[in-house]
Amino acid sequence: MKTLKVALLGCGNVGAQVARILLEDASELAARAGAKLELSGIAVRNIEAKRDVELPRELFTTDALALIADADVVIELLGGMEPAGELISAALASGASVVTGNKALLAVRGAELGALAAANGAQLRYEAAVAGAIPILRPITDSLSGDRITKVMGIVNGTTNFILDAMDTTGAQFADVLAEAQALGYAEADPTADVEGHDAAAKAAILASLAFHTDFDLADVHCEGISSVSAADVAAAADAGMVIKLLAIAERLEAGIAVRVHPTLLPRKHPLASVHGAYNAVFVEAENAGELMFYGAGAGGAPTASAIMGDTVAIARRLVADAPVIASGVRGSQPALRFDQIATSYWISLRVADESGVLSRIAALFAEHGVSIELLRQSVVDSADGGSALLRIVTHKSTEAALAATVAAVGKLDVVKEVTSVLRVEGN
Ligand SMILES: NC(=O)C1=CN([C@@H]2O[C@H](COP(=O)(O)OP(=O)(O)OC[C@H]3O[C@@H](n4cnc5c(N)ncnc54)[C@H](O)[C@@H]3O)[C@@H](O)[C@H]2O)C=CC1
Ligand SMILES: N[C@@H](CC=O)C(=O)O
Ligand code: NA
Repeated sequence: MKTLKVALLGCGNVGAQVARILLEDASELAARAGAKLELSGIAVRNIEAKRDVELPRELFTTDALALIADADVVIELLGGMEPAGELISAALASGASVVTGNKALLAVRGAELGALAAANGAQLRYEAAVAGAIPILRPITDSLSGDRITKVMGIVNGTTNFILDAMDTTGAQFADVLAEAQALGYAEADPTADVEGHDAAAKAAILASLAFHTDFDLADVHCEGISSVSAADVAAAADAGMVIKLLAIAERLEAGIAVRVHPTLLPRKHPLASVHGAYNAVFVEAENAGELMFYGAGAGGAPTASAIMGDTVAIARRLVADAPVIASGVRGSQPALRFDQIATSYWISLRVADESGVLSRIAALFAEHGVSIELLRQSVVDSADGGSALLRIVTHKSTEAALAATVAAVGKLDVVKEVTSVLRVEGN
């Protein structure tokens, strides 16, 4: 199997997670990519700095250019305009492919770097740059390439959503919440980029460029941040059944494409209103597909690293002739569980005789089968039926096998008139 040398530039929140995944999941990644992805080195400013992940010291170097010269794939996670721009250019010019999450750079120099990649037969991929872990750029460029997109609208900045959400739900102060977002690794090195909307504007420019097949840059985006949103605004919105979200909107109007970022009032019933914390969500409207919504973690080290790794594997697949066409593995490489091995939580409704001792007999049968009860409620007494009680039981997680045996045993009790329903519960 071919080996591809992967050079990592930067070992901060995202870079450290990318290094961890490359080392921990090496064999799985090789199987998916059709090539070994060898982490050839990590360019940092200070080799001795303390990092989130323990990594072999010999991987670190301060010579980014030397690392790039020897690489097939370069992952840029330094952030900022320079030296990121210069290093990405050097990589592409040498024919190496590049993965980056650097929306600030791409929103200004994306077209130029894309052209440089094309001229050198290199790939430039940047799924992580917009909405972190959420696959949004590839759906727009690949899955929807046979449709005509009319509007893209979303929450694309985790830090500001985290702040606005905390102000809305807990009445927290702006400054305290910002510090928390920084500590959690969501904020940019200079959080002004988040708070003033510049980060969302960069993402809006990238989204608009891909959705509307035209190069838009930061200067084309009207941008207002959330620094002027007060606690009183948030409270007044809540009073009116609304919530304030920082939205990035790119839409096709009769005269052209409008791209904007600003705090926006949304009715609470709108799906974007229920996007909490650092989560992101992007609505896409296309002429034939209609409305689509993409939701997930928009920021954070590991989620963003997921998108970086997806792009790295995609690059590798195109670089090696014998790459697997489909990402799935060999049948049998993972056990396929039988249904009775699955554990879930259940909701069981029973019609029982309304007499003393019934509940304890039923509860004892559940205990005997190792199915633990989370909630037991006697909801209605039906006197027309010779005195029936309707019982609703919600269980903790147990296996299908244990549940089936429990329900069968309970159904045989003389005091149980009917097992009226057994439903499985998710998301509780
Ligand atoms: N953190 C997140 O949630 C997300 C980040 N991104 C993007 O990913 C990139 C990296 O973000 P983070 O890891 O959060 O930033 P970070 O600030 O945690 O890490 C960047 C690292 O690069 C190092 N660095 C900067 N200049 C350098 C140089 N010249 N030579 C060597 N090392 C240098 C810094 O010391 C730092 O350790 C940025 O472009 C950011 O916009 C994208 C999506 C989400
Ligand atoms: N600072 C950004 C990180 C991801 O792009 C954010 O808060 O969304
Ligand atoms: Na993404």
